[in-house]
Amino acid sequence: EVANGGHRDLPFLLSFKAYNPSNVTALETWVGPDPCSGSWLGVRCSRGRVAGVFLDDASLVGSVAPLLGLTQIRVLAVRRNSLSGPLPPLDNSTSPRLRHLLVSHNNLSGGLNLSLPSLVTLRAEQNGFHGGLLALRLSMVKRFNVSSNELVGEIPSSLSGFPSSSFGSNVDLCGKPLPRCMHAYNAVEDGASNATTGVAQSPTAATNTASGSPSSSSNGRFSQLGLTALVATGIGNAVLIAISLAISVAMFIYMRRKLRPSKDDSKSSAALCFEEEDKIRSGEDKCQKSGALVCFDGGEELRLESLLKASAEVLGKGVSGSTYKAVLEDGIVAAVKRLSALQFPGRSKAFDRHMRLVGRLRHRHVVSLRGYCNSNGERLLVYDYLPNGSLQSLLQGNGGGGRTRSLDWATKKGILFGAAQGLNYIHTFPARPALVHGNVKPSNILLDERGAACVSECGLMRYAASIQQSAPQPPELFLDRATAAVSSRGGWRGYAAPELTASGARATQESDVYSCGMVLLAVVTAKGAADGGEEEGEGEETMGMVKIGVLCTAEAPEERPRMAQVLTMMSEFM
Ligand SMILES: Nc1ncnc2c1ncn2[C@@H]1O[C@H](COP(=O)(O)OP(=O)(O)OP(=O)(O)O)[C@@H](O)[C@H]1O
Repeated sequence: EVANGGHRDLPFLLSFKAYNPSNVTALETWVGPDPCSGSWLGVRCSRGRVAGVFLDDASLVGSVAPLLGLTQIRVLAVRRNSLSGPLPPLDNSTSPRLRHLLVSHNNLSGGLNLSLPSLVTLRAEQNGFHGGLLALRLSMVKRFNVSSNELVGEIPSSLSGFPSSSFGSNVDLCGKPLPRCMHAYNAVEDGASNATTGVAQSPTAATNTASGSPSSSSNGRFSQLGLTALVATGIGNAVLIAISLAISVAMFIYMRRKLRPSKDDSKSSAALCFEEEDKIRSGEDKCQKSGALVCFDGGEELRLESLLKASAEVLGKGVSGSTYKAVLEDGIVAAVKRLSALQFPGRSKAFDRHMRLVGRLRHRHVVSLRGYCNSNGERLLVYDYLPNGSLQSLLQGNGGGGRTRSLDWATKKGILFGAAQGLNYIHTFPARPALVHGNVKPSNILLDERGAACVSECGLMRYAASIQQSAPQPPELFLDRATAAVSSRGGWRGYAAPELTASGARATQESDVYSCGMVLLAVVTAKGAADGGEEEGEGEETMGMVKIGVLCTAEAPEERPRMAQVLTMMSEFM
């Protein structure tokens, strides 16, 4: 961590500090040559490098850019400050490890030019960002909010699965989930914003233009409404800043007392995630003894105490435990599975090893495990919360999240192909022994913000005391074409492979393929939106898919295809 006689991260931190007046309480502690000494408030380190800066509500001013020069940073949380200036363009070369960028409620401006495929959280609301969203490349982002900025143009389809509250109160954003773009035009390039062409106007702006309103500027960029909103936001911000400054001062006096590190004061729990990760890597296993939350990539901001304090809503109970939707501080939402003590008694090193392996799985079609806790008989697994329900709820006719989603043929294929890709990723993940899911069924196939299917709960059942594989489901799921295939092969067995009924039998990749085949048959033959009128080519494709399902559900495990082959066969219909 030391280069040319100094800590490598020191210049960036000091340059950030230099923007601020000397009386900013948090930064008063930023003295000495080693930011990882433990005495720098808000700085978290991993392996001797700065991995997180947590300075929410710290009365900060100046540019945030120096902090984004920290090449090993994973979490930057500087919400509710008075930072200004633009965010520098970020990509994998500048910020390879950045997972959470939380800069909301500041005075930041300029364009959003972020190409970070591994970013999990972007909270940029309540700033002055302008330009379009087309320079955002965030393929893995799970938490996203750019509301209350000055953004314009069309919302890219990659982000259209987020709710309208993620985009609201901007100058001129349009397209799903906001109202449709009415009129395409070429935005005038804004040097600071990197705005791109091909953006469009909202219905409001289009009306102004059509009526020849004097407020409609020649390039159509800002509607009068937008300008009024800007002025109002400016005044509002000034009042808010004054109030928040007063509150921040009071809070910081309190926080300093509470958080100032001392020799006997164990470090703030926010630090746990980084520390625990270091211990895991170095082979120590102290996390069990300390009862801490073990955090994985993208879960760095999780804290056990906020998890325990979170408001929780039961999502459902299965044989392995109960799953809750937990709303943490700052509105972060997670799905927390509390494993049944009956089914998962005692501590098991093998279970811990497995969880750490599962914590490394990162794929568009696999639900990410962000952390877990295994202490004092309590086992909590923290997953990304997927708001659109499960395949099970779709098959039962409700779309999850209070929404209805039609099961047309394209949707069915998309879900099956996505789930198959997720399962193939699990099967081919470099691990010894190779990973097995062990409980592929519709309630373990969830739908993310964008409606993509994601496989959940990899390998959990293997560690359960006495759970029989998936309980049988109502046979009416299997209709018409597949009924014959299923019943002629020995009757209904739910989603589990026949060989698993033998006592002591263990799930294998072959039994996963069987379950995948059963899911495929269930989906293909489920009643859908297109019933009563098939789409072109659907009949042929349906038969093709049924054939794949029948191959996967071969009685003898060795006759079943590998997941990679299933994918190749399916891709013919995609
Ligand atoms: N990450 C998640 N995001 C949103 N909903 C979830 C998540 N994980 C599980 N759920 C939902 O919570 C409910 C309960 O899930 P849980 O996994 O506890 O039980 P199950 O899948 O029905 O049974 P099992 O114990 O066999 O896994 C299901 O409806 C599931 O769709």
